[in-house]
Amino acid sequence: MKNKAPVEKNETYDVNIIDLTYQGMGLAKINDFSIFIENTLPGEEATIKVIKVNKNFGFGKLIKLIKSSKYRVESVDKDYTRTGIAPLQHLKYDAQLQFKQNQIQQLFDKAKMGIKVLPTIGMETPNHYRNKAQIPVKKINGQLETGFYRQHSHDLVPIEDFYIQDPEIDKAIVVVRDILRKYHVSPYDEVNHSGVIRNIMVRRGHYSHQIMIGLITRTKKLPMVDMITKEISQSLPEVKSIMQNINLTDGNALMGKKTICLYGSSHIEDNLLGLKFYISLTSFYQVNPIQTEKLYSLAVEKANLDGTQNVIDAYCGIGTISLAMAKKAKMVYGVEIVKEAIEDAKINAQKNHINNAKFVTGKAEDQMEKWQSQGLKPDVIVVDPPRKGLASSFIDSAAKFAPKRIVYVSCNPSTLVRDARRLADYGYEISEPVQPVDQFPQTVHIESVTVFEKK
Ligand SMILES: C[S@@+](CC[C@H](N)C(=O)[O-])C[C@H]1O[C@@H](n2cnc3c(N)ncnc32)[C@H](O)[C@@H]1O
Repeated sequence: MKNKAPVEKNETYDVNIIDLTYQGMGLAKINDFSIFIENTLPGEEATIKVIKVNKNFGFGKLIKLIKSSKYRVESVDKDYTRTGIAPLQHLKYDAQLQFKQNQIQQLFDKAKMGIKVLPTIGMETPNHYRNKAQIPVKKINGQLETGFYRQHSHDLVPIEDFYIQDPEIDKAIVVVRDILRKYHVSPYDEVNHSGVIRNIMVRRGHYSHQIMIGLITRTKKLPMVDMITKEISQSLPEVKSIMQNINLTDGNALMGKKTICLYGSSHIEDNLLGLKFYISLTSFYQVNPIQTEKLYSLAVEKANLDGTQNVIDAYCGIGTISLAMAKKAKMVYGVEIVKEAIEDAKINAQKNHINNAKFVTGKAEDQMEKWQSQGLKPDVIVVDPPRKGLASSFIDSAAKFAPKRIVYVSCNPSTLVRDARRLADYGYEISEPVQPVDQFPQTVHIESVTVFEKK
């Protein structure tokens, strides 16, 4: 017989919050039934209203705090951003760092792997850090608006200060928004698949201050394109590049396949760890430049290079980690799935006069087999995969190479732990404590560096 949930929609309860989930929601139990509530913290007592009931758990909405946590930030004036781009904004920064360390520790403990996780390396000023914005555009009250989508929805909340982005990026978005309004460019309507402009992307070099504007359109043509690009470049002197990406699809994919340069160069430049990087619109580039330098320095240190080793940098993007390692390696081999990123990586090697790095476009899991058949013998493999982690075929090939070390830069602790277990099957053990680095303050995202050695 189907068990009935002990709560019903629209009921109110006074509850104790006992935990904070990896998604940043407070957890309360009512007769052993889990209820997840946004904007609540462990140790708090709250009056909540049940808003959704599933078979095994439900969701509640905070009505009133009866007792507040000492870790709650009371004086945040932009509470609305918490519902979209800064979901941990109500938690003190020190507690955010602890939360991230605990998340990884708990996952390793659950897997009974006996691994220690170190305190998270944080930022001195944990806001206004993002060097890139991808801003949805929508018509609201007859007007083109820019803002953020409220969590788990496509409700656009208009906003000008995004709190976690470089303030110069925020200013650029407002300028571009006003120019698009002036020339009556219609915002994309996802229901009818009509309108022109879907998203505005802005990237700004942390050191170079060069700005790239990306206009993502549903249509091949952007009306009044010459007037628009002229006005953007005149209003924003830091703009070195205006790109149009055409996304004809009616799905949620952010970018389409075709990108056109409308103004200036098709790249901007920035620096990391004293190296120059060329960055194109569609290439991955870490969003928190201050923390990225700490992260990459750590990855280089953990690779333990003395100039005699061959290194594979899988999932290499525009070659940032590869080139940082090349200074201390015999040879670095990078592989990446995005063709434009590999083109950037090759230019980046030249720009930095680095001759001991080779880059190839492809799936990391496929390229590993090709390198094997070519007789490559890596001493160290560095991996920095997307959130889904390593393909199991990648792990099989990596183990066949039998490198001394694998340095794993992870943006998702769940897949890190899964992959650590698979690597353990091949005799790779985590040889030192896992080091989290906070790349994404005010959010629940967690980055870390882990070293595996062959026993
Ligand atoms: C987290 S990013 C890391 C990039 C780079 N290491 C950096 O820090 O800038 C992951 C990269 O993996 C690439 N990627 C995703 N799936 C891949 C695959 N199967 N094979 C190779 N690269 C892949 C993405 O395009 C992205 O550039």
